[in-house]
Amino acid sequence: MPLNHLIRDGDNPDITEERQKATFSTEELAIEIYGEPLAQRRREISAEVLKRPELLDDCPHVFLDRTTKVENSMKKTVAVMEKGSEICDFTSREELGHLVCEVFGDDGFPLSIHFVMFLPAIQGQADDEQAEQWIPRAMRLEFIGTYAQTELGHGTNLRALETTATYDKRTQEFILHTPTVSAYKWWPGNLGKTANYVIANAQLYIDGKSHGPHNFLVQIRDENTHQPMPGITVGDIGPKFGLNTNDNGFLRFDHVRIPRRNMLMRHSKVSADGVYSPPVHPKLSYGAMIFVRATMIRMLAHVVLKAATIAIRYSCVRRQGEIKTGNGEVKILEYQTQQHRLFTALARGFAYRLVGDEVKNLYEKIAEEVKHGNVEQLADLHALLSGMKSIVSYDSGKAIEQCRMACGGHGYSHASGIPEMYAVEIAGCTYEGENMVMLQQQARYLVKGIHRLAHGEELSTMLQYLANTSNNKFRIGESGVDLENALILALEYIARSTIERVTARLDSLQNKGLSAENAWNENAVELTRASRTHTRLWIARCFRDRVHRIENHAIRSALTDILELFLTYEVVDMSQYLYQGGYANSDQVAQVKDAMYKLLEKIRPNAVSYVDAYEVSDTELRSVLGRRDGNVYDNLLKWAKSNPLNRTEVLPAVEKHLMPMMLAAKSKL
Ligand SMILES: CCCCCCCCCC/C=C\CCCCCCCCCC(=O)SCCNC(=O)CCNC(=O)[C@H](O)C(C)(C)COP(=O)(O)OP(=O)(O)OC[C@H]1O[C@@H](n2cnc3c(N)ncnc32)[C@H](O)[C@@H]1OP(=O)(O)O
Ligand SMILES: Cc1cc2nc3c(=O)[nH]c(=O)nc-3n(C[C@H](O)[C@H](O)[C@H](O)COP(=O)(O)OP(=O)(O)OC[C@H]3O[C@@H](n4cnc5c(N)ncnc54)[C@H](O)[C@@H]3O)c2cc1C
Repeated sequence: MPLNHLIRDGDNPDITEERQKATFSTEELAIEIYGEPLAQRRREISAEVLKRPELLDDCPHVFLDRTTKVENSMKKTVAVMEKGSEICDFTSREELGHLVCEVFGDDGFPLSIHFVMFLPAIQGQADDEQAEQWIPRAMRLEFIGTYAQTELGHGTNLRALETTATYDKRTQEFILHTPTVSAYKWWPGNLGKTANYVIANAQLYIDGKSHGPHNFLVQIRDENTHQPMPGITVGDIGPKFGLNTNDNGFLRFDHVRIPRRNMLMRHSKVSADGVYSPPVHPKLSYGAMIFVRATMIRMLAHVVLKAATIAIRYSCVRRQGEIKTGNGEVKILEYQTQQHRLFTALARGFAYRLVGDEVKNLYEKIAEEVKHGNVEQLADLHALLSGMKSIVSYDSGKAIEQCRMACGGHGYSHASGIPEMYAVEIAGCTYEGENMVMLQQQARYLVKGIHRLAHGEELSTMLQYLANTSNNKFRIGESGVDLENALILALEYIARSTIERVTARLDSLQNKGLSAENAWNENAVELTRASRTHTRLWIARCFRDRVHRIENHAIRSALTDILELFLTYEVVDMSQYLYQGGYANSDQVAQVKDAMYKLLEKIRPNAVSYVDAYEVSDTELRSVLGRRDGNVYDNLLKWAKSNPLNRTEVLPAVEKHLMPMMLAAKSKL
């Protein structure tokens, strides 16, 4: 009885052979990842989608122009909303999220910002009466909302946003206004053509005094005609690197009046007579960003695991070159370089996915406390998420790009599905806070940690390793120290020494008279490095703890291989830091590399089963190379033939332009 539940007739024998080698049950690993009963529900949802043509694409969407893509996604949205409750439980974010992934892939769900930012912003920042007024209507989709914060001139520096919301005591209204071109709202997803309401982030003015950015609910399109409301100019910002089914938009307010109660008032309030009550924490109006930063980790991991699924399956059906002359062409996955590229991507995907669950749980716990006015842990959460969104978006992007290159020429084709995945994923380096900026947000917290330690103050759990100065020698290979522990301690050393070094430099420059701001900017690159090392340590520890909690022995053992590969790769990648301060020597680093290469060999027989267990359906994958059945070549040919350019043998454009040129050239002979 094969352990891999995906073995079926008609599959490419090269991929069936892979599935027969599995040392664990893919079904049990799927349950470990998704939990019961979600693992089963996901399969049922995938099977139901296949039975409903209105939820499926008529042709690969990369062949479509932008207007048709947008129309298709809107049509499918209606089908999901009308029939989706027959397929999945709409109250389950996981089930609905899975249905959305099946139907839309990565590129464009017209309600994504409605669900991912608009609703969470109301849930976290509206008072009870406002929530009662807005949430049921938004959930029923009587209107569609988005989150309009970024402006043409400013996205990062929120304190400099120019849109104003001026309170008029006489009418008890706010007047929303866009004073300059650079104050146009720019980028919000689904703003261009879809949304009728926005949560607009604007500088609050009362009696000429500014109180900083606050959030306001503003209607921008009529609920019946969808025409822009008076005073509103709105449109789509044009094609982008990716996410082209999404209508990211621009928006201008021309003295638009909204009722006083349209300011979100759970945390900050303005009374009818214009008295302002500040929030318990000045950054509570940034809550929707915190939510997305927490949620996006799993979304980004999902894209890495999809790319790894494609590249690993393809590498088992693609044969090219011989390892031993005369023994025949091998599957390209036999090459160590291929394994190194792909299994490290796989390991990052699993690490980020499982750690993403922990981040989500931590977020939910702290968000609940914040909702009740307890902001004690907000700084810890903000620092952690700032680092996590940066590391996971960037390192996932690198992993996806490796998966694409590992597919050779076919990886560059949209038939692989990977170019679009990369384009969507890599946007995560920019949205929700540009990575360099967010790494520096976390660095502030780390530097403060070193200062607190110097003053004998208590450190948060996340930073306690900074006090472990006795960890000053690499313990790999020592008796009583297993590989995992030695590697985690090495990562602790890397993070601690990097943070200590940059803090010492900052302090010394300031002691020499440099201003704090200038000293900071002179160390900004090193500060981002410190932040990276800290976050990579946090991920490693959290991944290890998650794997250690697994009760099923075979699954724990399978994920231990992935964990150890992840740890060895991280240590090798940052090994230059180990030499500083004499923590390790080159022989010890070579030992880590050897361990890593052994792990590649160990993982090799299970490679297809790991990605099978992540269970992304062919519908969602939208990849000819990554097909579950491994029948790649016939389907590549079919895919190319279905390309609209091949509808006619001779293109009208060739007849019109090239043929006359060639005929004219001949007539000159
Ligand atoms: C039923 C539901 C079904 C759902 C199904 C849905 C399925 C969906 C599938 C969808 C598929 C695909 C979707 C694709 C999704 C794409 C989503 C894209 C969304 C993108 C949205 C956006 O980008 S919104 C805009 C985001 N903008 C930013 O992030 C701006 C970045 N800038 C900032 O955050 C800040 O300005 C700053 C942090 C950089 C600086 O702020 P500021 O100048 O105000 O502060 P200081 O630097 O002076 O810091 C002062 C102190 O404040 C601390 N601080 C800062 N921010 C915070 C915070 N947020 N929380 C807590 N504390 C904070 C800072 O640390 C300083 O502290 P001290 O050092 O102690 O002084
Ligand atoms: C796909 C996508 C979807 C988006 N969706 C939304 C949305 O729904 N709603 C919304 O409101 N916004 C949205 N945005 C906007 C997004 O949040 C911003 O683009 C992002 O926050 C970066 O801000 P910026 O564009 O102003 O970049 P800039 O701040 O101009 O960054 C440019 C460069 O300057 C550097 N830089 C800037 N400030 C500093 C600093 N203090 N220190 C060091 N370096 C600095 C950056 O590191 C970067 O290298 C979206 C963007 C994208 C790409």
